Amino acid sequence: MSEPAYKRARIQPSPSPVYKLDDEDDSYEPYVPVAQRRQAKLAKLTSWGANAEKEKARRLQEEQDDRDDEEREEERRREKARKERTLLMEAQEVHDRKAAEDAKKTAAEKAEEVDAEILAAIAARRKLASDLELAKGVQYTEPMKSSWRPPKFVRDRSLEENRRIREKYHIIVEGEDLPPPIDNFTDMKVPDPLVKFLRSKRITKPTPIQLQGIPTAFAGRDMIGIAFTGSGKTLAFCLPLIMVALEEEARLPFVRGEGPVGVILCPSRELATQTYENVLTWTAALAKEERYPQLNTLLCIGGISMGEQSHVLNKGLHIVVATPGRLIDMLEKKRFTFDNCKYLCMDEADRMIDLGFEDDVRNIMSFFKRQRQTLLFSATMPRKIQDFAQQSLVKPVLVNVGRAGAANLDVLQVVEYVKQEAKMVYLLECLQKTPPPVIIFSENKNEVDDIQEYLLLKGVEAVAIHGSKTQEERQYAIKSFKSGAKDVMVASGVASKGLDFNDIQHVIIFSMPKEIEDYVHQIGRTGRSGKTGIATTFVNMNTPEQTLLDLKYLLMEAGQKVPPFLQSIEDPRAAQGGTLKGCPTTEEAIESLSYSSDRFYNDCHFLL
Ligand SMILES: Nc1ncnc2c1ncn2[C@@H]1O[C@H](COP(=O)(O)OP(=O)(O)OP(=O)(O)O)[C@@H](O)[C@H]1O
Repeated sequence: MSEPAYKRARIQPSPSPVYKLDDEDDSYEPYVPVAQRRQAKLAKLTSWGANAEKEKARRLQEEQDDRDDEEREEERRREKARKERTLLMEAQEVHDRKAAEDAKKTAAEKAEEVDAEILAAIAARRKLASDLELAKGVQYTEPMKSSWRPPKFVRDRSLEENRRIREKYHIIVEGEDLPPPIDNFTDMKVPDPLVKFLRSKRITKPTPIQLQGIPTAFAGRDMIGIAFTGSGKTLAFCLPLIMVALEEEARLPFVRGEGPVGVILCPSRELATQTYENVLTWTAALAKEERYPQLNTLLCIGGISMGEQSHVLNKGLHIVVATPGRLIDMLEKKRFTFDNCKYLCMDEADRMIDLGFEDDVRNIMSFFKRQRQTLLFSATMPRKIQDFAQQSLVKPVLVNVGRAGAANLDVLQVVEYVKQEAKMVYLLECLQKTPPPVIIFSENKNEVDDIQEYLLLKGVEAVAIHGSKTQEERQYAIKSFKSGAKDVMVASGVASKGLDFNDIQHVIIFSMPKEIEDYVHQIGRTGRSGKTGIATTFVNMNTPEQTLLDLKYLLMEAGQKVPPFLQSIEDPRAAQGGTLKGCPTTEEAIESLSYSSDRFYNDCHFLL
């Protein structure tokens, strides 16, 4: 390529000319007389001297200030350390004093203190009403209206006759205008196809919580239902909702975007799934007969895609079974509304009202647009929570079968002292006690995994379930255990609360839960619907003494064998000659045992 004829070159700007005005000429110096110049020089010299002096003084002052600051800072540090030490000492003193006082306190006093703390925490919050209702000061004073009437022969019964029936089934009721107990599903006016279906599942006679609870709920009353584990509470709160839904559907069929009529809240996804499956089978049994409509039920829990259930949301919705978090999410996203919702049931309600769930529950309440019938069910319900819940309901009826928190008498409870390091090996031995299925409980997720791993290594078909497992893993574990494909389920207490597995033979509590209520729930996975079962619990020196004491009283109350190491644990209050509140003497306890005590003793002979 040839060199271009014209080579581009950056044009350098020529320097700007500097123009000077005549009066800016550097060389110009005005004339100053010598005397004046000398004077000016002198003045300059003295001012330099003064400035230097000033500068020196300033520097010294600054250095002094720095030193002062450092000293002050050091003093502050020392003071802070002194204060911390004092506070620490005071805290230690307070702690020591409290520990000394606590040591003097009896178990009952401590329990009362805990109750008082819970109550204070609850009182600081508010009733279980929606914020809107609280803001507007709305207070409902009358129970919900219901079109249900007991049959005439039941209406004609005297109060004394009703009392005798309740007494026969060891049902305690509290409240105004108590609905009557009815000991037959047909007399309760349960639709025939459902009665037939229940019969096919060998549910022929209502259990005590059902024979008082169902008429109470059918009558539109708010209620608190307390009955031991495995005593059929699920049917007691689902059936009334199914009836309300049937009635509403008959009045005006539901179309897309309408509903639900009622919601059942559960504290865990597994429990919600189980309740949902029950509702599905019961509503399907009804819909088999032409004169009954298809009721639509939605399971609303975390960890599942709502897309899978869009077919339900695309129709009118009657019943929602939910865990609180996902329910709030769906309501906030307006996937459905509570505009026409008139029935709210909380299963394991004591846990729901428990401090962790209370805000969620009130948040859910705020989506209701009108009065609702509220039902709280559980096997355990601390008295103070009961009182609080009662204040929040409208003329509630309390239906109580057996002492709240009492163990199911169809469970043979065995408590064994097993050293921590010997537990795994002894577990294998324990598994030989009965045929499967067996549930093993541990309070600790890592321990649940360890136990499962150990059992798998030993060739035992075991699945595991705990809160850190994914929803799929949890569902797989439950499904394969329920179907009988797996013999053993290792579970954390929280994940398996309220689950109803068929014919569990043996519950092994590998690590005793701190709260006795949790123990009651765990052993309650066996001995369900009138069958008997065994619960073996490992305790050792890691088990808190208070827990052991609670366990001792629970065993005494249930008329079970108290092992010598538990017998030797003294209740400080008993030592002072008092009786422990809430823990009756063996005679009192046996006297107040629920209806199945005789059957328990007969059935348990083979185990003893
Ligand atoms: N009237 C009845 N007669 C016989 N069996 C019944 C009756 N009602 C319910 N059942 C059965 O009893 C079992 C336990 O019922 P359910 O799960 O409702 O107990 P629960 O009281 O809710 O227990 P938990 O407190 O442990 O949740 C279920 O398998 C259920 O089918």
